[in-house]
Amino acid sequence: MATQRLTKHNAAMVRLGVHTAETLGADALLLLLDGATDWKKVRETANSKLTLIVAVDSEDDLEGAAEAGLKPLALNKEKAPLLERLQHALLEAAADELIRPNGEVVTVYSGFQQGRFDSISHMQLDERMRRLSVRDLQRLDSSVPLKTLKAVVDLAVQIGREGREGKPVGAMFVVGDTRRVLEHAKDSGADPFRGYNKKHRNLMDPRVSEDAKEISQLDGAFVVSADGHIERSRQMLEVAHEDLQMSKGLGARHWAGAAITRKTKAVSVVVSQSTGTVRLYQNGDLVMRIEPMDKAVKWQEFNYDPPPTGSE
Ligand SMILES: Nc1ncnc2c1ncn2[C@@H]1O[C@H](COP(=O)(O)OP(=O)(O)OP(=O)(O)O)[C@@H](O)[C@H]1O
Repeated sequence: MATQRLTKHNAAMVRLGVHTAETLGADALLLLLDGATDWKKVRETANSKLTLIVAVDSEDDLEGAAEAGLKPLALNKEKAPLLERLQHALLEAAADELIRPNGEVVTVYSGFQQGRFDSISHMQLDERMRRLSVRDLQRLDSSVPLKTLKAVVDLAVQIGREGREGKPVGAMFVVGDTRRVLEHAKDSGADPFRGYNKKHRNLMDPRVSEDAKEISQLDGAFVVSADGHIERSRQMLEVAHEDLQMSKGLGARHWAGAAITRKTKAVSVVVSQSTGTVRLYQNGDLVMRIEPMDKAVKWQEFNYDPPPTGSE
């Protein structure tokens, strides 16, 4: 388990962060840490009514944080560059409604040296940012558990935002009512997930979702069970869709994604390759649309190079 000590220096940076957030009227203070720490001591050090969000890479490192009155966030982004971790933390915080989509947040983090807070940023989230909230998903009233839907939508949003190897990538996930969905599906090529143990097909596992991102470059849809397992990948759906109302400009992937939800009780989550937009369909209708997130947070003013290491 990784740790980050709450040294005198780190504690002073936390207090500075609190002071900055209170002075500027920010929604919350976000601490981006490199591991677990003494969560109770963090709360005492901050000594403030502010919402205190603590973000680390692994769920295990967050033990005791909620009990200490902090808002824990697991990023599952080990080894990702700092900016990506920061951005992800903000998006997750907005998704959990800890900060408003157009809110302000002060972040304290280690920009230069692991384990040592050295940077404080005051960030304003763009009002165009519209992150899926759990309430949005609850409105869908689907037989698919919320936890699964959230995992699939998170993955879809990441695919739409990140693409693969510098290129935009599209994808489709058909979630729930697997048996009936498979009646309308055919392999479009060798399925890399076929034959894998169930444990290695669970989309809640970050390693599995990384594999899914790779496979999304190939043709076809993922068929996902209601409990979040990839049952098949690379599936071409064969469904008639004459009576569907669709926006102009959407092609075969979106048509098929919508049509399968008319024939079955599944929810489909479709990422457009051309725009990165994620659409959710249910009963043949578009029920939710999520724009790519990276347009939402402004990072342009935030580019910097760390100082050179060495003694010169
Ligand atoms: N019936 C289908 N079942 C599963 N996947 C499909 C189906 N039809 C198309 N696709 C996938 O969608 C890809 C893109 O198709 P197309 O460009 O027509 O879709 P689109 O809806 O315009 O989506 P995008 O915005 O991503 O381009 C195909 O290469 C294929 O991988």
